[in-house]
Amino acid sequence: MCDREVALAFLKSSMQMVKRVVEVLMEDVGVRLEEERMNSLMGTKMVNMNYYPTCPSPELTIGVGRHSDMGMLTVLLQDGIGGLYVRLDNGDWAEIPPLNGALVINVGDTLQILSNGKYKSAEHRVRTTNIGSRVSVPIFTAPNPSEKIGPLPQVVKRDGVARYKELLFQDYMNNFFSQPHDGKKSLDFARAD
Ligand SMILES: O=C(O)CCC(=O)C(=O)O
Ligand SMILES: [Fe+2]
Repeated sequence: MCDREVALAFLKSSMQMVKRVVEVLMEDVGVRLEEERMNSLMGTKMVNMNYYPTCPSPELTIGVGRHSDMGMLTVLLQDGIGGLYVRLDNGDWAEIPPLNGALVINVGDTLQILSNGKYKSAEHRVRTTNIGSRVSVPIFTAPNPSEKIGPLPQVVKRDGVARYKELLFQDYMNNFFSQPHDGKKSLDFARAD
């Protein structure tokens, strides 16, 4: 296989896997999404290729500032260098060590909104290192821009409250990209008043 075929095969198998993971997560909150709705919720796919050069003084730089991803799930392939951290409930940062053959899966803001807060988007950041340059390849899955997102009715019924309002994903995305990363502040835009 040439590089292009390898990349396409990675994208295709990641999409199948991500869809299955979303199905399982939804089943766990008592929701079975129609095929069409599922495709609309995962209709935007984006692949980034991140390159972080070796840095002699990592403490003086920011690789990627703390943020959560805006979509449903992100599948991330990282090389062996390390530098990805996730924020724990107690506020500490834990490194996600590279494991040969493993992918990192991050919950995004949209899944937090749909699940009415049951699934929390992962706040994460990247620090550069002085041991070598690093490459990572995240695949982001997110709704179509014209898709309405909001807590799923079945979950709201069970929780007795909607913690987020309904909005167009396009508006969420515009707000997300309109300001610099600041942890999970992006979610404030969707919070119910
Ligand atoms: O490079 C990484 O490990 C993560 C990059 C990231 O968080 C992003 O592109 O959203
Ligand atoms: Fe990210």
